[in-house]
Amino acid sequence: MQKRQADVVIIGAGTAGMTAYRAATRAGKKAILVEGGAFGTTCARVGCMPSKLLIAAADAAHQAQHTSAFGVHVDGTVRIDGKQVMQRVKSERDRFVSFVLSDVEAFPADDKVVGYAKFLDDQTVQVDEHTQIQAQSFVIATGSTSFIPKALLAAGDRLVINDDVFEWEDLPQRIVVVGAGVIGLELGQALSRLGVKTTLLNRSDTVGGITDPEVREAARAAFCCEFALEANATVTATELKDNQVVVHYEQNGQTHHVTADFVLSAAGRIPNVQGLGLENTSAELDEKGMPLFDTETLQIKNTAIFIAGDANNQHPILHEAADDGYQSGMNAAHWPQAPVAVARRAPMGIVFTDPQIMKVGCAYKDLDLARTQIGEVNFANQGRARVMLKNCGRLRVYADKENGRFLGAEMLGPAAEHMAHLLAWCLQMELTIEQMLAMPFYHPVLEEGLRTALRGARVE
Ligand SMILES: Cc1cc2nc3c(=O)[nH]c(=O)nc-3n(C[C@H](O)[C@H](O)[C@H](O)COP(=O)(O)OP(=O)(O)OC[C@H]3O[C@@H](n4cnc5c(N)ncnc54)[C@H](O)[C@@H]3O)c2cc1C
Ligand SMILES: NC(=O)c1ccc[n+]([C@@H]2O[C@H](COP(=O)([O-])OP(=O)(O)OC[C@H]3O[C@@H](n4cnc5c(N)ncnc54)[C@H](O)[C@@H]3O)[C@@H](O)[C@H]2O)c1
Repeated sequence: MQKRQADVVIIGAGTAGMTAYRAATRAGKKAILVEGGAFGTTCARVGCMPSKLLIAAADAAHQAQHTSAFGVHVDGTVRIDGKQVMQRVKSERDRFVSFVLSDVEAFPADDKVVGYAKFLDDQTVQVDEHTQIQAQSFVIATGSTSFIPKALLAAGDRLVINDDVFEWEDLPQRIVVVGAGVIGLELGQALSRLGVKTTLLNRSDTVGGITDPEVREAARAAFCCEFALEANATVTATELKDNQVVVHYEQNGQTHHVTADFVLSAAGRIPNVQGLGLENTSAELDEKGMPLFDTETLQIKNTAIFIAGDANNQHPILHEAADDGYQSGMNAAHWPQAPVAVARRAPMGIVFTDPQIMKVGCAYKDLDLARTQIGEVNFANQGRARVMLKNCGRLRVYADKENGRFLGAEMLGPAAEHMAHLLAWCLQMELTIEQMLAMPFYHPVLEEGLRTALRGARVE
């Protein structure tokens, strides 16, 4: 067993871990980065980037098939070559991974240890069976893993998660996606647009994490006409039959089944904290084995251990993982100085469906409706949206009735990723609806729709 010493040990070389490593070393500390799986990050290998590559192919197919309303006719059929689609997804994905790998390559060899880390006590981790490292402080940045409902386990090798999709050589003919959250909707719609017969089952009536009932209805209406989107559908069992999977589910008291090549579990993700030996430290664990931590500084209570990125399950998206990683690395480097809170940006989330979904600031479900003024726009008749035949969706903007401050928004509609940025920037600047309306709006643009919604949220 090799015995080593460091100031800071970082467990997990994803986005949060690599950012923590850079912060700690820039602070002049000896840091060791431990990685159990493949270097390259979830984002680049099996997350943000390959999913957006698949979506880009799906959008190309969809656009090619929907030109006739403009009087533009594609004579002949639009042919989707599944092998070529997957080949581009994988080769571009590999390119993104290679950039991360060159960053990792540039870290000194002495700072990297390969293997799974486990705490022996508050000051020591053991990596596999080969290395023990003692340090002053630690950052857990171990990411998350797909949650798989028990009823899916009987599907055997017909059960897949997002990681598997991005390894496919070709597209399947039929798929059942379990979960209409962010991953299920993004991948489900993309596969459907690429010609895969798709059934999406969700145990509740939520869609893409939207909490505003009017926006949710708009989303349901938009997606239901493209693929089977079954709400309140509880998967009860799966079975293998003739090399296919049969998924049994219950919906409104009725039993149903659907047969497909694969069932994709997109039912949420769970933080990777099991197997870390946290029970050997002074950390207090909840019933799921999750350590209790300060949600602002990310310090695990009673310890010199910080928990960043998807591993802490607070804001499981990329830029938040990077922010968590930076502050955890700094806090670990400056231990035992009092840790500093992560500087949080205005909250936002984007789902890369078509139409896109976005949420900024306070979600509808968390509003005090008695003191909220709501403004909205329906994109069905919005000028520029109609011009482009993207006239589908709803934006709802929330303002504080007492002081006119912008509180948040939820939207399904065209260019939601850009609206989300505009609105998140306004939120972070603590603008009122009046100050937002004093900004320029060009003509004819989708942002005129935003102006309509803002006018409705104006407090008289
Ligand atoms: C399909 C998909 C699409 C996504 N799309 C988006 C998107 O469009 N936009 C967005 O903002 N976010 C997106 N996300 C979320 C985003 O990818 C994550 O929030 C982010 O990658 C989390 O980074 P992380 O550093 O916390 O974890 P990771 O990058 O997962 O890093 C964790 C690392 O820890 C290692 N590890 C685990 N346990 C141990 C151990 N005991 N010892 C040593 N190493 C260990 C793992 O091997 C891994 O390399 C997506 C996620 C998925 C799955
Ligand atoms: N565009 C992005 O930013 C992006 C893209 C993909 C993933 N992500 C991140 O990854 C995280 C995980 O995504 P996700 O889609 O797996 O989780 P999620 O929490 O967004 O959605 C899970 C969905 O599965 C449903 N569900 C849970 N158990 C079920 C069951 N047994 N049967 C049927 N439905 C069930 C839930 O009701 C929910 O709708 C997201 O929270 C997000 O932070 C972000």
